Amino acid sequence: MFGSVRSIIVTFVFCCNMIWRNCPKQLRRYIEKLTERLSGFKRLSGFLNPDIQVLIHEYTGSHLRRHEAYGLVAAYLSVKLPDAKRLKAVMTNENKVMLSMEEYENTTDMFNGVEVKWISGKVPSRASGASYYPEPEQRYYKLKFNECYKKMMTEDYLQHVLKRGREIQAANRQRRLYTNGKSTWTHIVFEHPAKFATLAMEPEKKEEIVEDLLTFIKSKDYYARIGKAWKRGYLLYGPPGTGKSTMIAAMANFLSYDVYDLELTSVKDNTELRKLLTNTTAKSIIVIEDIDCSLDLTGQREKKAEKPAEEPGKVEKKTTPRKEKEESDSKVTLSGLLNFIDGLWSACAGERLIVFTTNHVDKLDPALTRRGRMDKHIELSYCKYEGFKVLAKNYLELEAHPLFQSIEELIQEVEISPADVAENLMPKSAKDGPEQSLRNLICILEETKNSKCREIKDTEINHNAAAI
Ligand SMILES: Nc1ncnc2c1ncn2[C@@H]1O[C@H](COP(=O)(O)OP(=O)(O)OP(=O)(O)O)[C@@H](O)[C@H]1O
Ligand SMILES: [Mg+2]
Repeated sequence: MFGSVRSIIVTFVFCCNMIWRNCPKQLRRYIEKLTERLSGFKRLSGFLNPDIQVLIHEYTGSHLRRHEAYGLVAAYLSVKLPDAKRLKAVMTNENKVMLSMEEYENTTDMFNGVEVKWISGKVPSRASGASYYPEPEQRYYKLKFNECYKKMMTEDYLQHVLKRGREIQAANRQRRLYTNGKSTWTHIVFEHPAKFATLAMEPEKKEEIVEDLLTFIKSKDYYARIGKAWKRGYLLYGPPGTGKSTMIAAMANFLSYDVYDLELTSVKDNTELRKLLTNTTAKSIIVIEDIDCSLDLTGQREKKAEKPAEEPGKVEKKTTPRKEKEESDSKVTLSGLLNFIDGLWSACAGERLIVFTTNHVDKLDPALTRRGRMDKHIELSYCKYEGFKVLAKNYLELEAHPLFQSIEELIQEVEISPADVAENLMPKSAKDGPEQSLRNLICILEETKNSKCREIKDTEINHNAAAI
């Protein structure tokens, strides 16, 4: 008799389950909502619709590679811990604190009106059959949801978690400055304070660049649709000390990208160049500074004697040590570099910027500067009044001063780089106030103007003498 009662119950449950599975989704949701109100019925609903569990382990495979999804889930949950009582806190970049759940703690999340549960857990360390070393303990996150939402949760919700987790991770992550050593990258923490707001240049030009960057980062689908790799090339050119390197730092800070400072003179050949470039991560800026000086990319080394003599009267910065570098054995060629930028890079997922800088744009090979290769050419030029005002605000916290007028008149007549303006605005002694700094600048501007006048007069005299 007991056996027949049991088989009736089993048949009943089986039939209920079949009916439940085959009834329309809308009706199921309606019943679900109803069941939430009636907690007793909820149990029955749970009985009919068992929970599904998805485990996301910290490591994958036999080589114990860290599973990216685990980190992304941790980042996602760090801002979704309404129910968890036992939390762990770790320091991230910029003194932020990231929270996570302690082991065997749980929390809930809502997606499209459906509640899911996240539980953190740990598989203890255990002896491994094949290996001498025991398998280390393995943490995991367990996602639990009702079976009827399986499709929505495994497809839409998990995608949403990974995407949001990646965004949170990017915001918390310390950015890195990579430099190339012996065919590999080494990195340090990138903490340059440059911002677009503190960059001295015409406001319209600055806005245009910011707009361009914003359009680029939002254009993933567009690039995919037109079949182009998601990358953008910038060529920054202008005299020394006009802010090319500072702008790269401002770009990296604005986009929260890593910076790869590629020193071409230390790259042995095209193969090594490819290896280095394929080893860059998404969301990065690859920088090749002073491309005209570091290498003659047509295959022959640039001769120092070919460098144009500095124009007298110009306030120019001394050449950087990079430009004074001894010749190296590098066999990187222009075609090697361009082939990579145009071709292979398409295979590397994620967005990348490549930035070239030069002091002499006219000396570059046309193959490098033609439109379509370097998408945007940005000229950084001598400091004008608008630029001076930005620097005065940064360095002296001054937005207006009676001496500004003289500076406005003088700065129109001379060629002075923002670096030199900035240098003169810095207080020279502890007693110097902002006014003294402005006077220092006026002095330099007048000196530069006078030497330029003398120079023009001398050339006129020489010209007249030659004519006579
Ligand atoms: N446009 C600018 N706005 C704000 N600061 C600037 C600007 N240009 C230069 N500076 C200041 O001058 C210093 C040198 O500038 P930077 O190294 O960016 O010049 P550069 O154009 O890269 O020069 P080079 O051609 O010699 O590499 C920076 O540290 C910064 O403080
Ligand atoms: Mg520079």
